[in-house]
Amino acid sequence: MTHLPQEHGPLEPRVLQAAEWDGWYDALETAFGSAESPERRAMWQALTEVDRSLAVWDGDRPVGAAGAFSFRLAVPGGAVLPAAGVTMVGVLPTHRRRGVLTALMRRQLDDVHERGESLAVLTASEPGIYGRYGYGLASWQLGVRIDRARARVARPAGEPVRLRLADPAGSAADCERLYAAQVPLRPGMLARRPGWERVALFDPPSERGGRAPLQCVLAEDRADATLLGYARYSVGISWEHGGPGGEVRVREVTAATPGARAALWNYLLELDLTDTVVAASLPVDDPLLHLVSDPRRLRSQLSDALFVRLVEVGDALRSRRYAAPVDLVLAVEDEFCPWNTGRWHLHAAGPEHPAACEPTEDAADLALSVRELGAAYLGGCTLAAQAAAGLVRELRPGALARASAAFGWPVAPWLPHGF
Ligand SMILES: CC(=O)SCCNC(=O)CCNC(=O)[C@H](O)C(C)(C)COP(=O)(O)OP(=O)(O)OC[C@H]1O[C@@H](n2cnc3c(N)ncnc32)[C@H](O)[C@@H]1OP(=O)(O)O
Repeated sequence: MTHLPQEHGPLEPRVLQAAEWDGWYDALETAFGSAESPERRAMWQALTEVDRSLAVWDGDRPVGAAGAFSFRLAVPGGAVLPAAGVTMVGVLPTHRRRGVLTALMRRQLDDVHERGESLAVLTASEPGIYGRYGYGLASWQLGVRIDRARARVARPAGEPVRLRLADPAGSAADCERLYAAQVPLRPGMLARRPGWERVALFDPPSERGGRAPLQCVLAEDRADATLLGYARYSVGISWEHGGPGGEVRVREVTAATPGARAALWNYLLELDLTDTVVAASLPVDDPLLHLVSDPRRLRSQLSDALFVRLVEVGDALRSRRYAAPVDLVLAVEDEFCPWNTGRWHLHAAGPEHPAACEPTEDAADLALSVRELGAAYLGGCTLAAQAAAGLVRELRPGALARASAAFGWPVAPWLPHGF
C-alpha cells in the first residue's frame, strides 16, 4: 500500500457514500481551480454513479477523487462494448505528487477489471498524465472556426429534405433515436445512457452569456417527414462595431444521409447577422471538409480527444473487427495491469469475420506496450506511425505493415461529447 507522509495516514481509496458527494465535488472544484454554476453542478450530481466514485481521505476531508461512468463504446466493426468512462479525477493542491492519483488509478482499474469491462476511456485535462497507467491516445478531433463570408456549403441537389425548427426538449426523443442509430457506425461514439440527453440539451440562462437559447433544427424527408438529421446550436449577436457580428456555436450535427448533412451545414452557414460558425469537436474525417467551398476557411485545429486503456487485452482484441486479414503474435508489456503482459495470438480473416485472440508461447511478430495497443484500438492511430516514433518494434519483417493495415478502419474514431 502507498502511504501519505506520516501526518496524513495511509492512502486507501474507498467508495463514496451519496451523502458525501458535496464535499467530494468541492474537492474536485478546488483541484480544478473552478466553480461551476448550481445548474451544472446539479446535472453532474444526478449523473454521478456514486458506487463507482472513489475518494482518498485525509482525516474527514476528501483530498483525492476519481469517478467512472458505465458507458458503452462503439469499436471498429459495429460492436458497442461496455467501457468505464473515467471522470472527475482530481487531487487537492496540498496533497499532490505523493501518489494519490496512482492509488486511485490502481483501485479503479482493479474495480473495472473485476466488473468485466475490457476497456476504460477518458479525456485528459493534460495529455501527459495517463500514459503511465496504460492509456493511449486513440482519437483526435477538429475544432473549426469558420469564416462564413468565405466558406459556403451548397444546398443539396434536388432538395431531398425539409428543415424545421423544433423545441430542443420536445424533439429530444426523436433526435436521440437517430443518434443511437449512428453510434455503431463510428468507433469512439458513446451510446447515450439514460439521463445523458440532458448533457446534450444543457442550456441554463446563467451560462448563456447573452446568447440566445439553444435551438434545434430538424432535417426531415420531404416525402414522408422521416427524421434524417438534426443540428443543435446557439447564436450570439453583437452590435458593438456599428453592425451585426454574430457567432453561431454548433453543439451537434447528426445526419443519417448526405442530403441531410449538406442541408444542415448550409443552414448553419447561411444564418443572417452572423459571420463566424464555431464547432468545438468534429471527426477528423468529417464530410464537412469535402462539402465546404474553401476548407482553409474552416480554420481547423486538431486536438487530442479519447484515450483508451485495454483492461483485458484478449477480450478487447477479440471484440473488434479488423480491416484486413491478420495472423500475428503480439508481445504486450503492461506494467500497471500485469495480467495483460505476455504474448497474444491475434487471428482474423478480415472485416466480415469475428477475431480470435488467445495467449500463446509462439515467437512474437510485434512488441509494444498496452498503451500503444490502446492508441491503435479504435483504428485512428496507426501502428506504423507509432513504430516510426520508436514505440512499436517489428520482430518479423512485414508484420508491421500487415498489423497496421488490419488495425486501421475506414471511418475515423470520434468522441461525440465530453464527460
Ligand atoms: C479524466 C479526468 O478527469 S482528467 C482531470 C485530471 N485532473 C486535473 O487535471 C486537476 C488538476 N490536477 C490534479 O488534481 C493532480 O495534479 C493530478 C490528479 C493530475 C495528479 O495527482 P497526484 O496525486 O499529484 O499524482 P501522483 O502523485 O499520483 O503522480 C503520479 C505520477 O504522475 C505524474 N503527474 C502528476 N500530474 C501530472 C501532470 N499534470 N502532468 C504530467 N505528469 C503528472 C507525477 O509526476 C507522477 O509521476 P511518477 O510516477 O513518474 O513519479
